[in-house]
Amino acid sequence: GMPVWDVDPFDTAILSDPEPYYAGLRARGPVVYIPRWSVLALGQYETTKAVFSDHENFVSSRGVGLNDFHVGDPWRPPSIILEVDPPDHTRTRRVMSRALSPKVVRTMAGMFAEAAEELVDELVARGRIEAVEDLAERFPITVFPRVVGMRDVDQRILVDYGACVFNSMGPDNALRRAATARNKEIAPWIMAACARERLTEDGIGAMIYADADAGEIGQDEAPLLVRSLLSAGVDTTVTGIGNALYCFAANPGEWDRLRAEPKLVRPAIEEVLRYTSPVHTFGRTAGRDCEIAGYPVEEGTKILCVLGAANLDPDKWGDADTFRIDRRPVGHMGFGAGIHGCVGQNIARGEMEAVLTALARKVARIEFDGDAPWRPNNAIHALDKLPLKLTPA
Ligand code: HEM
Ligand SMILES: O=C(O)c1ccc(C2CC2)cc1
Repeated sequence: GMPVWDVDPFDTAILSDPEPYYAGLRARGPVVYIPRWSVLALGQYETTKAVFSDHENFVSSRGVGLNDFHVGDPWRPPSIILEVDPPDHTRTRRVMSRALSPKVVRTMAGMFAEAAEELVDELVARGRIEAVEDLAERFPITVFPRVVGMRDVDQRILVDYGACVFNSMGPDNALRRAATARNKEIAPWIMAACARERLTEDGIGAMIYADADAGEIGQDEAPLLVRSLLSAGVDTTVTGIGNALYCFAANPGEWDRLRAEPKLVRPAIEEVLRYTSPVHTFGRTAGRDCEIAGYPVEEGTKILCVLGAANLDPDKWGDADTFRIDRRPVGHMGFGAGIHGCVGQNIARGEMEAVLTALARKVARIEFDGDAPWRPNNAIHALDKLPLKLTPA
């Protein structure tokens, strides 16, 4: 029968240091039953990618966390892009893809570069920084509200809301309960911030409302799509930037390599995403009786797609535990896969490229300057603190 593992993937010790759990999951087989939360867990690259991309058998409309929307009440009105299946998904995805297209994102490159240059100059002058707050959080909350076109921004709420969204993807543990409580305070501000009158005419928020005017989506759907931008567009890039700095502090030879060959910044970003999986675990629900790797799976079964484990699978990557910026990890699961694959990936790449390019020109060495603990979260793999010493070039 199917392997069974009496482990809690959302235990804070495992969330802070997941690699041994990832290895244990891959070693037990392509699909493992975890009684603690009555879920199936996938850690091997091939199976994880296959299931995460198979929206016919494994649906998102019953939630991408561990609560089944057909059972309990969702913690918030479900996302009309992330937590829906075709055909509902098709329209909202088309609107979001247009607002976040490479063409639109290219218009932001100048603003990203300028903001990165200014921030990096300030931090290099300071020399010793706490890079989560001073850089990883600060850069996205400087540029993303402008991208969306937000008139007035409560920056703390913007960063905290992401933690709520991602902890709510987990099982009913302490992290999710704390997030749900915090979300009750935050949600009113977030929903108000998505209203048309709160948005400038030149941001991507306004593009979404223009598509509603054009009848592409309903007028009531536009604020929910803007909410998706705020839910997915801040905490993820904060994590991507923080994780990049961590990778380079831990691999100084790769930092020297990037400074010598700045064109490697794009493959370097993909390797950071593969190596650290900012979004480490996401769920699906079997929409009908089906099978995974030859095992029968009943309709309604919750499935954990452990992207972090798939991105470190040696059967796929060979020397998976080595951080190598020239690897070019095509097919990594950092942005998901299939029809729900990250629609904001061009913005994510643009932000990370601007920060890493400015740093590579101005900083000769990035060194740890104290402990860098990971912050337990049910779906995000991010640092809690990252004290760094920056040596000017
Ligand atoms: C390093 C940064 C990021 C990472 C690691 C990331 C990761 C992901 C992943 C894994 C998914 C797939 C979820 C699923 O299939 O259930 C996804 C979807 C999504 N992402 Fe990103 N993301 C990032 C940045 C962004 C940004 C900046 C935005 C908005 C500007 C964004 C908006 C979205 C949206 C709206 C979806 C849902 C797409 C759909 O369901 O069709 N993400 N992202
Ligand atoms: O539509 C949303 O609210 C949404 C929330 C979180 C994500 C994660 C995967 C990046 C994506 C979309």
